[in-house]
Amino acid sequence: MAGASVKVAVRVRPFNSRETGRNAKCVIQMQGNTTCITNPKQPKDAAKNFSFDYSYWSHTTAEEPGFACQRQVYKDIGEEMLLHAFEGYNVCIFAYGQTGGGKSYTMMGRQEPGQEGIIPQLCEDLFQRTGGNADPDLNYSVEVSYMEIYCERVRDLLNPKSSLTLRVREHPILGPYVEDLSKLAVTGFPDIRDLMDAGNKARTVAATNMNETSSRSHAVFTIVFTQRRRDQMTGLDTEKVSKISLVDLAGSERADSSGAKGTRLKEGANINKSLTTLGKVISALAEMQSNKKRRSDFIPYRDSVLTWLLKENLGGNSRTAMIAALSPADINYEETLSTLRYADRAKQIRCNAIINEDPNARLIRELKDEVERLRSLLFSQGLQELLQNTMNNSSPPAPPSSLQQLALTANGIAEKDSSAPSGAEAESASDDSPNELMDDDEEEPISKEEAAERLLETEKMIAELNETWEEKLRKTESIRLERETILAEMGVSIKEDGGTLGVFSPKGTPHLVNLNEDPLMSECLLYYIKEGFTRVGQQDVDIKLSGDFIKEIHCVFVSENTEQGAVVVTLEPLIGAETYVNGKQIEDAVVLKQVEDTLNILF
Ligand SMILES: Nc1ncnc2c1ncn2[C@@H]1O[C@H](COP(=O)(O)OP(=O)(O)OP(=O)(O)O)[C@@H](O)[C@H]1O
Repeated sequence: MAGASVKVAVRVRPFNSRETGRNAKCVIQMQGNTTCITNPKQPKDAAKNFSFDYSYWSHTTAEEPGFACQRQVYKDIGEEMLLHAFEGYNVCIFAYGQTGGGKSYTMMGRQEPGQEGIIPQLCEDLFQRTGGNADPDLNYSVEVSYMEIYCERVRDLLNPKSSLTLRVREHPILGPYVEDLSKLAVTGFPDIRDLMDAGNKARTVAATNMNETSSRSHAVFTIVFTQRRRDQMTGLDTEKVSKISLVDLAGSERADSSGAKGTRLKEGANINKSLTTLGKVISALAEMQSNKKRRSDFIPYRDSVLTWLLKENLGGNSRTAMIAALSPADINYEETLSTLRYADRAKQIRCNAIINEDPNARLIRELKDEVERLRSLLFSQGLQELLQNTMNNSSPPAPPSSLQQLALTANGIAEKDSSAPSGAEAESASDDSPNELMDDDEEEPISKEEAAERLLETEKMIAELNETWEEKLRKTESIRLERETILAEMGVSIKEDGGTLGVFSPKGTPHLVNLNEDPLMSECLLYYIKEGFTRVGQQDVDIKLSGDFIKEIHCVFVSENTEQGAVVVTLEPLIGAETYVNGKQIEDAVVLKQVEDTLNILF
């Protein structure tokens, strides 16, 4: 299936209670695959029409004719992509749209029956299909990673030990990748569901620690699905490997429309760096289709971490679908129109997907060649003493300190650029170095530090590729145990009620956590807090427990109330509005701190 277009769907959600409360008008209509938007300020003007592969009407209730439920969206898009994965193609589904548009609902959904999003449904379907395998010569394996890109930095959501930012690098053979991102082996749907939950919780905890909401980060859930077939005649294995990338993008609203100031504006700019670049990449790819002369090296993939990592999924070796999540409300008209235009451009992108047959065998071969090449490069420069301990490249490397030292120097150079995705650019940055080595196969000379670093990196990759399934499972289990220990040490537990994630501290440190994913759209900001007296505004409030040792504090408007033991602290919405605490207007960015301080007084 060469040159297939990106599948594009749009989906409109129901009004949220705030919109209902404000008598919002619906500006979206759908007929068949066509989506139509009316300008609420000029209702007499002709409505704008857009046609997509799918236009999903999820604005009303399931009983209404034409309503698109979670299952329907999965059946049309998720299942098709899963079948492509079985064929051996890389696949990608990404959700785009403004905060509160319904991206997470579409991708992850809720845990109630019938409310699960594409990701859990696809995972369940994957294991249902592989579970039915009766062919003794056919073997499936599934590995999962889950990362978050926040302000151009990558965080591993499955490995609690790697709290630091991971480096985005480029390998000459593998292309862009995230160094040390854990890839965990899973054997059934419950395993993958647990990892999904753990990752979502890590996302909430991390966002919380930064007084942030996860709507500001991009979440990338990746499944590496391998099908191995043994040929009885020859005793040889053949493999098909598919990478399934499921991406929940950060809210697409522009910084100015969210009224962000100060730190938040800066963060917004960084988040938007990935989104803006995604927009530029999509536009450039669309233009490349209409103007065949344009060269693909013109596409600015390298300008952001997101586009660099999703390079293959955007116009490369992948079957890709995009779902644009739309708000129905008149107040969001401008954002919704811009989302529709974005989606409209994405329709023009074509991807040249190929079946990934035996990529691992080929990769190992190519990586071993690369190791040989780098070794002879270093050898030719009289650096053989560095290489003495790295002769066996099929086992994890035990490098001599001098080689590691040299590599670390290169690392240090690259580290400065670690937030920039352009690993190759970073690697060629030391062209003038007196240490540079001339490499016959390379256009650019590389320094001995870089050669040493690349050698270690390549050997690590070979070791990973050679890991047995049992070794992978052991590693996964030890990371799971670490995850549990670390969470327990932090005193953070997770409460799930009807799919809402909560974080609370059983150890008793004052703990206030913003759990709300959607500061722009929803009714309130939700906090959890311990039992006891607290001062809210001018008033001491006794928080009583009802069986549990946490209570919810809803921050809604500027006044104070007590409702059956729960406290309603009153604040204007955090973003895009003036905020008052104790009658004093304060900047958005310090609101949480102020509230926290106020509430901490008696804890
Ligand atoms: N199709 C739908 N049906 C019912 N509820 C929906 C639908 N889409 C979204 N919602 C609800 O609307 C709210 C906002 O949706 P969601 O959190 O998915 O938005 P989002 O685009 O992911 O926002 P963010 O950028 O903050 O992640 C949630 O409460 C969600 O459950």
